[in-house]
Amino acid sequence: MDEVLVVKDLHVHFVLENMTVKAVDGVSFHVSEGEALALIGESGSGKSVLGMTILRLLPENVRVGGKILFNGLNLLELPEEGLREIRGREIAWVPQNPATSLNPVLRVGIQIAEPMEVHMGIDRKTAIQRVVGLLRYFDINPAEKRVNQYPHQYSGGMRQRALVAMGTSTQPRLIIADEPTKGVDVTKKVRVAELFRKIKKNSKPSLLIITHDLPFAERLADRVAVMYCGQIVEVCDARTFFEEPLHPYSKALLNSLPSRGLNPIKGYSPSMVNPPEGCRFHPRCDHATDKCLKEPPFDGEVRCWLYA
Ligand SMILES: Nc1ncnc2c1ncn2[C@@H]1O[C@H](COP(=O)(O)OP(=O)(O)OP(=O)(O)O)[C@@H](O)[C@H]1O
Ligand code: NI
Repeated sequence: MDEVLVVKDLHVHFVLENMTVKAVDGVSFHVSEGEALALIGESGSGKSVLGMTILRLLPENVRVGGKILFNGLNLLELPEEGLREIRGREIAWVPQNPATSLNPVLRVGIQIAEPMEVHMGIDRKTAIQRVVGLLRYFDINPAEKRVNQYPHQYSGGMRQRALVAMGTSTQPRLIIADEPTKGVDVTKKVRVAELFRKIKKNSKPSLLIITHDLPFAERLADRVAVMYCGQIVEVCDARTFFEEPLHPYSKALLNSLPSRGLNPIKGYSPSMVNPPEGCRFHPRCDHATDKCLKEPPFDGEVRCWLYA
């Protein structure tokens, strides 16, 4: 299968006055055509920063190293103008927070229509007609009425779906969604997953889904990449991950699920300024040996000395 997105040895460091936050520290992975990859891991592990780096949505004080190839094109070397073309048209970003990502004083229909007008050269009237179809597709009904309403007239779930509609209206080849189930109540989460499955089935984009919602990842993902302290510690197909993950951190993450006993992971998330020596997970790992304390494990499918 063709690899739509290839990330190679990516480093994203925030340089602050007296310290450097190594938010992403040597990450490599790929997403194939039509595939959904879930990027999971605890809060603060660097998932959003990784996603934002792909679209260069980061502040000035950032240092980025490595490569991000989109259909072979290194996005990190692309001039801003070229990137603007790709952003919104070929790569969509579905942001984390519907409350702040929709403009409260603009009708939702116009906001969803805009990327189609800007990137596809479609006129306003035609775009709005398409939006009505999209609203129906995303179950925002009655669509003819909803298209003229403002965000505050939508329920939370509808706003969430409107954001997905906005991000995907131009039929992008890659969709990066940051925590699409955040703040969505349990019953509606299933619906968000169904929505993404529908998009996946119909327009076959590649999906990079950033989430710490493991049941959501299980419903949607073909493969899973587990992030810990700025690094990917395990990449495998979704079924393997949910049935027999290898990395001790992956196992601990699964065991912390309510459906699997709600066992919290012992200890704390490590510092990204001074990460632990050796394996970054060793202070919390029951299997840590002397070697794990001193030498970082290789960056392979499983970043762990148990499987070296
Ligand atoms: N602009 C910034 N300047 C300095 N540090 C930052 C900046 N943005 C993010 N960070 C740091 O980068 C680290 C990774 O943050 P990130 O938001 O990617 O985590 P995450 O895995 O997405 O967490 P969550 O699941 O809570 O969204 C955090 O330690 C955060 O404090
Ligand atoms: Ni995040």
